[in-house]
Formats: sequence, structure tokens, C-alpha cells
Amino acid sequence: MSDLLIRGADVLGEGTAHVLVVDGRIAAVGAAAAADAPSGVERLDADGLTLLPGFVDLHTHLREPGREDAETIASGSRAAAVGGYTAVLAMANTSPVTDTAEAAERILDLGRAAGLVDVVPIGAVTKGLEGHELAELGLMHRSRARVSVFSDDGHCVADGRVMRRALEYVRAFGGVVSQHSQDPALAGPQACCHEGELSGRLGLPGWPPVAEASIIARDAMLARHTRSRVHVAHVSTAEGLDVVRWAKAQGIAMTAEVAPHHLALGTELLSGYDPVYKVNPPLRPTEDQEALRAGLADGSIDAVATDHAPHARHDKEHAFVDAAFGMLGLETAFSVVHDLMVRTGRMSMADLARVMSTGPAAVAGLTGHGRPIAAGEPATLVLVDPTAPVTVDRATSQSLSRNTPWHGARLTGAVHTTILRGAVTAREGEPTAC
Ligand SMILES: NC(=O)N[C@@H](CC(=O)O)C(=O)O
Ligand SMILES: [Zn+2]
Ligand SMILES: [Zn+2]
Repeated sequence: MSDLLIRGADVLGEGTAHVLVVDGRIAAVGAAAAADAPSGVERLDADGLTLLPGFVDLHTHLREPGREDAETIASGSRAAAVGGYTAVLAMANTSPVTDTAEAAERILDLGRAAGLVDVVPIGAVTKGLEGHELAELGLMHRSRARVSVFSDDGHCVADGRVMRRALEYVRAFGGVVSQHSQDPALAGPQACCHEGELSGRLGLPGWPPVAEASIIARDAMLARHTRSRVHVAHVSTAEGLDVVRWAKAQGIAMTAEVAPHHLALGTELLSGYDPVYKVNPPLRPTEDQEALRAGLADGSIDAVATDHAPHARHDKEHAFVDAAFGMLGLETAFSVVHDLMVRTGRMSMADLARVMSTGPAAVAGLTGHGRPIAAGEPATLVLVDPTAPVTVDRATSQSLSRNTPWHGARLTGAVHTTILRGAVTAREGEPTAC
């Protein structure tokens, strides 16, 4: 690891400043940084760039083990680094499922071997994601992987008794359950788009928003009852967000994330039956997107999480009803959120750092990420260019999959350089070899 002098970046809270990085930590910020810099230190000219704490993704599907044709921990790490991420939480719906301490440690080790981003395993709530029997929550937490976030994502923990027990269990060690909030009884096995006027017209079975809001409401009551902590994965509806706001107002320990695609993309995209727009929960109408944008800006939503869900071509390129659910997200999240929320004046860069770094780091309990840019802190950072035009090209993606809904999109704001504990992990769209 070489030392680094970042020159003339717009540093959150500091204005234009130099930042000196020594031995993986920030040694100095401001005029002193340049004065203290040892001669021969690598210099990074950051004129016009903004320096933020590295991004943290609470919701990444890496597909290893089991579907290494769609993504591996190494390829997903490359996509994450290019996207400005320094930590990603790896969802448990792999094959086999991450429901044991050994499985969680294996993911941790593969992440370390890839070496570009901290890969933090999420543990399953129930064995095999089947919704019945609790997985080894305590053993996963006490393992080297220190699992603190648990989720059956892809499935809702629908049984209230199981959810209650999981919340009681994780409370003992300060863990959190991240819920895929969707009552299967209200949705039906064939559902594949938002239930509304368009689903009727397209002849596709739909999910009603109440399937989301009713589980969020139940989980809020369970979190209150158990005095435990629940996190709402990919909130997608105004109704669901209303319940999150209510729960927070009651002092219930509920947090929530939103995916970039639910902020920016609407149901109308489904009219061509292109499966690239098929995702769970589904794209929603304009009113929901507007509500989610407002909730992100006003702090009701704690984090942007990508729900990066790579799928091989032969799983995605089917008739709409048969195709797999999910979209890529790691490489485009910053540009989408910046273009939609910051360029338009709805949020500041400080707000963006809150929802993409400090907020998600707090939800996951990651102490080495989302830190202030100050002397003594780990140099886990991202430099972004707020004015750079971006045209998304799926052919240049680091992911092994190609299912991005943003192909061809023109956005303003690009990730420039990602730094993990002083090591540059990506530069202008290319991961660094390590
Ligand atoms: N988001 C998706 O549409 N799919 C996810 C599962 C999930 O997040 O529920 C996947 O694993 O592919
Ligand atoms: Zn989900
Ligand atoms: Zn997911």
C-alpha cells in the first residue's frame, strides 16, 4: 500500500482541501496535508472532484456459491469497487444458502481473497430460506464472519412466530433482521408486476402494495414487542413508506432502504414485456416513485441499497412471466442517485453521503465505513465527479451478467476513484489488479 496525497478535492464539511493518506489512514486534512506530505508520495489531482466516505451496499446478490456463471464474489467485488463501494453485504440466497457459520466464513474469505471491497456476509434467518426453522444465528454471529444482519431475502419471513423468535434472538447481540416485506398470501405465486391498471391491461398477475405495507406494519409491532431491530429491504410503495414513518415516530427501531430502480423507473416500462424490467418487488407507478424520493430526501429512508441481482442470459431472456426477477445495480447506483436527487436539487452531496455511506454503515453496524473525513480515520473513501456525463453501456460492466435496466441511459455524475484503507481499488471505471 502506497501513501497518497489527494490534492484539492471538495471535501465534505471542509471545502476545497488536500487529504494525506499514510498507512491506510487519513493523516491530515487541509493545508497541513500538503505540508506534511513526504516527498515522492503518490499525488492524485482531485480538482473538481468531491471526496466522500466510501459507499456501503446493504443489499448485494453475489451468486457464489452456486451460480458462478451469473456472478462470483470476485466479479461482484470488481463491480462494487467501480461503483464507489468499499463494503457490500452479500445476501444469503446462494446455493447452498448462507445459513451456517462455515458458509458465512467462506464468503468472508472469498471476499478477502478478491481484496477490492469488504464483503460482509448476511446470514439466512431460516434454514434453507424455507421460513420454518431458525438458522444458526448465534453461531454465525460468533464466527469469524461476525454476522449481524440476517435475511431470507427473495422470500418474506411470513410466519409471525418465526419472525418474532428471530428478532428476540438477534436482539441479544445487537443484530438486525432485513425483511423482504411481501405477504405471499396477498401476492400469489405467479405475481410478476405491480397490481394496478397496467397489470390488468398487460394480463400479468400483480402484487398489491398492501402485501408490502401489511408485513412492514406487522414487523414494526414485532420489533416494538421484542425491543429488537428490523430493517425493511427495498421499500417500493408509498403505503409501505407511510408505515416506516409511523414506526419511526413511535420510536420503534425500524430502518429502511430503497433501490435506485424504485426511485427512478416506473411501471410503464413494462409495456414492451422486456424482462430486464422484471424485478421483485416490482417497478411501481409515478406516485410511489415520488413518495420514495421525498422519503429519501427527508431522512425517512435510511439508505440506498442496490439489490444488485445478476442473472445469466438464459435465465433472463424468456417470456416475461418465466424470466428471473432482478437487475444489476452496483455500477450505476451513484450516477442514478446523483442525477435524480442531487443534480435536481432535491438532496445535497452531504445527503447523498448519508444515504449511500453513513446511513447503511450504521444499519449494518460497520465501524470502519461511513466515517468522517478527518485525521485518524481509515482512508476508506470515494472520489466522485459531479459534472461528468455518463452513458451506461452494459458491455463494459464488470459483472458477469448483463441485465442492467440502465443500458443507454445518459446520466450526470460519475465515480472517479475508490479507496479502501488507503489502497486504490478502482479508477475511472477500471478495478485495480490486486
Ligand atoms: N430483487 C430481485 O428481483 N431478485 C432477487 C431477490 C430479491 O431481492 O428479492 C434475486 O436474488 O434475484
Ligand atoms: Zn428481496
Ligand atoms: Zn434482493
